[in-house]
Amino acid sequence: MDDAGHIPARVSQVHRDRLAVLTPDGAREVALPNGHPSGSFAVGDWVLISASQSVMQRRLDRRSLLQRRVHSRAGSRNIGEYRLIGANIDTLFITTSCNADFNVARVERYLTLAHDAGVEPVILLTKSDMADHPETYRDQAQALGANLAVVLLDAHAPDVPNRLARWTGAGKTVALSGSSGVGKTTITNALTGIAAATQGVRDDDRGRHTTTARHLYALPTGGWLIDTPGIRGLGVSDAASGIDATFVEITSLAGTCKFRNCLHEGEPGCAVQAAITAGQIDPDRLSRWRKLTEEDAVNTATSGAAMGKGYGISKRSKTTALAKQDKAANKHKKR
Ligand SMILES: Nc1nc2c(ncn2[C@@H]2O[C@H](COP(=O)(O)OP(=O)(O)OP(=O)(O)O)[C@@H](O)[C@H]2O)c(=O)[nH]1
Ligand SMILES: [Zn+2]
Repeated sequence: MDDAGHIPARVSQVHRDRLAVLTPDGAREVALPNGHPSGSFAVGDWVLISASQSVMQRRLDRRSLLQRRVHSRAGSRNIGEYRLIGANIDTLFITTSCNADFNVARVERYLTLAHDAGVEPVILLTKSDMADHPETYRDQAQALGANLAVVLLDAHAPDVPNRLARWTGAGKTVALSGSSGVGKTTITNALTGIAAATQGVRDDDRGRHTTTARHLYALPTGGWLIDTPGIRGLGVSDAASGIDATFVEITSLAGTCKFRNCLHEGEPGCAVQAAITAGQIDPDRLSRWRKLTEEDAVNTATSGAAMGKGYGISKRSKTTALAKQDKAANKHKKR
């Protein structure tokens, strides 16, 4: 296609029939040509728009895509469809606070989501100023990965932009995730320098500001921020590689168990159980790994390959294509 005269723009909000985009000249709204459902676009997508700046021409290839599966029941069938969280993201800020919101199993689900999409996870622990012993939260988070970045924050403190500068530099995109009330809006305000109450935020029944829509902001640093509404019930599906990366101390050992299909449940020669006995692996991590792995297997089976995970980038179709190539190559050899 001839892209001459078209202007790159970044999707800041997805509406039912149009996209809000940011261009070098400022914010615009562009129409979608027929045959482009808005559900196939994610906040953070790069698109080309017409020189008149009123119509979307085409979406550029994605570097990464964060998505989650939402379940609904249709009769006896468990239907899963993918919700796009954001595209072209470098870092996922997993936000939780130093209080009852903190839950390692939930953090592990977010880690799986990030690893599965090839996005670097960073754990932000807010409300450090309200906790008697914030370090205990940091230590529990750090135990989830030696190389994992964990940041203790008072989201109201003036040093927030500096503390997060490593991930918000020019050209970098971060997505902010976490439950409702953990401080996402407060962090967004700190990073953008604007009160987000004016955009993408409304008051809920109790008069609190609640993030209602995904929104992309251009930061004064030259980076980008995607704010996501609180996600409830983050299910995993087709995320085996994300789980492997999240529980690397377990999955890296699995290959050394005596039996290839070892379930690490007490089989002889199990390297994982040996590491637990030696105090090198936390048995709770093994239980949570097992739970996520089982859930992933069930959901992956019910979703089937055709449900369309990876709109735009499909791991599965890539793998299938490679497998087919291999088969073809082997056939060729035999002849
Ligand atoms: N003391 C303290 N209060 C905080 C901190 N972070 C957030 N808060 C307060 O916690 C409440 C919720 O913060 P928000 O930033 O609105 O949370 P949110 O994650 O955007 O919530 P949703 O919009 O519902 O998704 C507000 O009253 C904030 O002022 C923090 O680090 N320390
Ligand atoms: Zn084993």
